[in-house]
Amino acid sequence: MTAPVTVTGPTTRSAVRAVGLGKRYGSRWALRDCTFDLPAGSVTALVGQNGAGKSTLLHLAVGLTEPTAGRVEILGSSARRQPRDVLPRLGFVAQDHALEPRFRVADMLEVGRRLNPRWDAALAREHLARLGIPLGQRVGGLSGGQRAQVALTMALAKRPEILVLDEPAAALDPLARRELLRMLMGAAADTGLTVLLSSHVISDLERVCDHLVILAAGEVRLTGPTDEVVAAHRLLSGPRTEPTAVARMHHVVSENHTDRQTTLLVRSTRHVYDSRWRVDEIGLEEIVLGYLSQTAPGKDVTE
Ligand SMILES: Nc1ncnc2c1ncn2[C@@H]1O[C@H](COP(=O)(O)OP(=O)(O)OP(=O)(O)O)[C@@H](O)[C@H]1O
Repeated sequence: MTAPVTVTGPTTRSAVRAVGLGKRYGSRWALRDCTFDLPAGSVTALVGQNGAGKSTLLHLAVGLTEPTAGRVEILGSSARRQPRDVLPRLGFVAQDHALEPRFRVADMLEVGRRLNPRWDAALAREHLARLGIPLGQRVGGLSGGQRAQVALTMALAKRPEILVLDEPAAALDPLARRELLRMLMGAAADTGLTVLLSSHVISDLERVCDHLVILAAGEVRLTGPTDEVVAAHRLLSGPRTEPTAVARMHHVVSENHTDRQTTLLVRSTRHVYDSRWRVDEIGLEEIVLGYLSQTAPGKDVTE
């Protein structure tokens, strides 16, 4: 097995820590040897293709499933072994939102109030009023995006210290998505809320997330603060060639070839002495796509 790349180590109090975490279904590993550390107050994007293991990782983190190997802690405790320490401080929104369709929105809020000692009823009502979601409406009669908003509102009204969201933006229109991401960013800045969210919409994440975990085929391929990830990568463009010479000096993450040109995503900021190569900085979205398109994962560990 290959080692994932950690662009930097943890610097502050840990909010989510996974060590050698793995989950096997039958003979197949959905997630394997997953190790990372996310600081409190960070907003982390968990990205990966369909089936990469994102939901599996989030379900392990919030204690919905038992790991086959390793461990994961939220705010220093296991959600599975010490639920009383973790669950009151944790908000989780699953991909399917898990709302009761026969209940009215107001009934859902009442359930939230009874289950959560720190429930913020005013926040929930204001948030839903701003979105134009009527409290008297049955959940089953709401659109997919509105149901997602109700589920998010309930998670926020718990006043959690950490919010774990599985594809929160998937059902939302572009405006609602932007509003949601702004709100999460604001909450992280104002209250120190830690957010861990999975998403396919990488372009949105660049503006919002300060940490990144890239999963591919059940393994962590890259993890670290987004600014350090961006600073550690370059795009090299040059004549059509096999990148053997460049690869000796620069870690090649992914390569693309046309008839005349070769383009390399490299994890390196070293000088390129061969003047035929042009060196450009590269944005987070292109870096993520480079890792996701890798046929074989990177081999070094950059501390
Ligand atoms: N309960 C289960 N039983 C068997 N296999 C499972 C189970 N849950 C997930 N898997 C398998 O584990 C792998 C990872 O699934 P997971 O749902 O974590 O991926 P994902 O990255 O969240 O995908 P998506 O983006 O499509 O939601 C997949 O191959 C999936 O088929």
